[in-house]
Amino acid sequence: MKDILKKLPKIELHCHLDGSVRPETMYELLLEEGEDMEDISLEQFEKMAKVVDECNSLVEYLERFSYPLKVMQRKENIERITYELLEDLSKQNVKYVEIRFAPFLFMEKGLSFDESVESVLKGMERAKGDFNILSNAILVCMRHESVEKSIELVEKGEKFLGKGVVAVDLAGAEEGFPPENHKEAFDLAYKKGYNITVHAGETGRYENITKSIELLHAERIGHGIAAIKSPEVMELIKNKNIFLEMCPISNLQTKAVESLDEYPIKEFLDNDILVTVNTDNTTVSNTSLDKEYELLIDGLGFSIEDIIKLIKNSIEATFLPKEEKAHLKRIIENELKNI
Ligand SMILES: O=c1[nH]cnc2c1ncn2[C@@H]1O[C@H](CO)[C@@H](O)[C@H]1O
Ligand SMILES: [Zn+2]
Repeated sequence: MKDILKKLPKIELHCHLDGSVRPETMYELLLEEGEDMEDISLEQFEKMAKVVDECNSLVEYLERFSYPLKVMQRKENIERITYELLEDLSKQNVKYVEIRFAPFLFMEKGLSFDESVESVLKGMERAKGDFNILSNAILVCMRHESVEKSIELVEKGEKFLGKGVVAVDLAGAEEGFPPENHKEAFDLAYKKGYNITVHAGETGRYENITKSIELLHAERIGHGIAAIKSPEVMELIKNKNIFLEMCPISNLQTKAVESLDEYPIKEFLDNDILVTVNTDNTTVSNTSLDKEYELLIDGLGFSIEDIIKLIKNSIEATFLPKEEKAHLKRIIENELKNI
């Protein structure tokens, strides 16, 4: 079974760049930055950078991002981190990935908005040549920031639209920061032709899913697990053909669900909801698409056919233009024939 999983052609749609930095690269770059790491071995550091044991909430989970962000303030580091992530994904036969990041988080030591976006795009371009992996970027607005900041992101990001950037997202701690706070920015993004995905219903609030669809124009929802609590929200997701970007291991770590038995993925699929499965953060969550699929197979009784169905949903859910989506579909279907 593991061998088949390895061989499957895959698509990753929900992957944060800052949560997916190789630990050894982070360690090396932290030393370069003059961070006091003297008493910390690489092995110990890995445990600090990943969620390995105790994590009680999304807020605790998000604390892990302070390490990568320390080293993502230089152009060359951002490009390298992007390139390395794509190298790692290509080894798992990921054919296409949408990588998300919040440009403002890379601008604490003087980088401009353009420099931070361009560094990611450069890493993506180089990886495409070297590893034959396709990718696009999603720009992330942070919920705790002001709507003005989100508007600035939408305006400044516009020149990259269709040139490596395909969409905007809203992420960060959900509690206390409702989606409507950012409505003006997402109205603008919609008008400018961005695709839109929003983290919602990750920590219990199903009304945030409705608001993200109706007020923020979301076509995809990050996580969305709280939908299970409301038949109306399930109906809305289904009727509007909204794709869910589910991330099982992350959801267990943030205690979005108490145990795998409570994970509503089967119910969603049985209700014809368009589910995709993703990693969220390969390093912070210490995961990979193979591990996510394995969990569904071992823990929830999924078959390889079920996994292939998820991958096919991911093809449809990509924010690729029509022709490129058709091209990706051909690549995936060709490989599936030989499995
Ligand atoms: O699962 C998640 N839910 C909400 N926010 C997240 C999650 N994973 C990462 N980030 C947030 O998104 C920022 C940009 O990539 C990260 O810095 C982190 O704060
Ligand atoms: Zn996320």
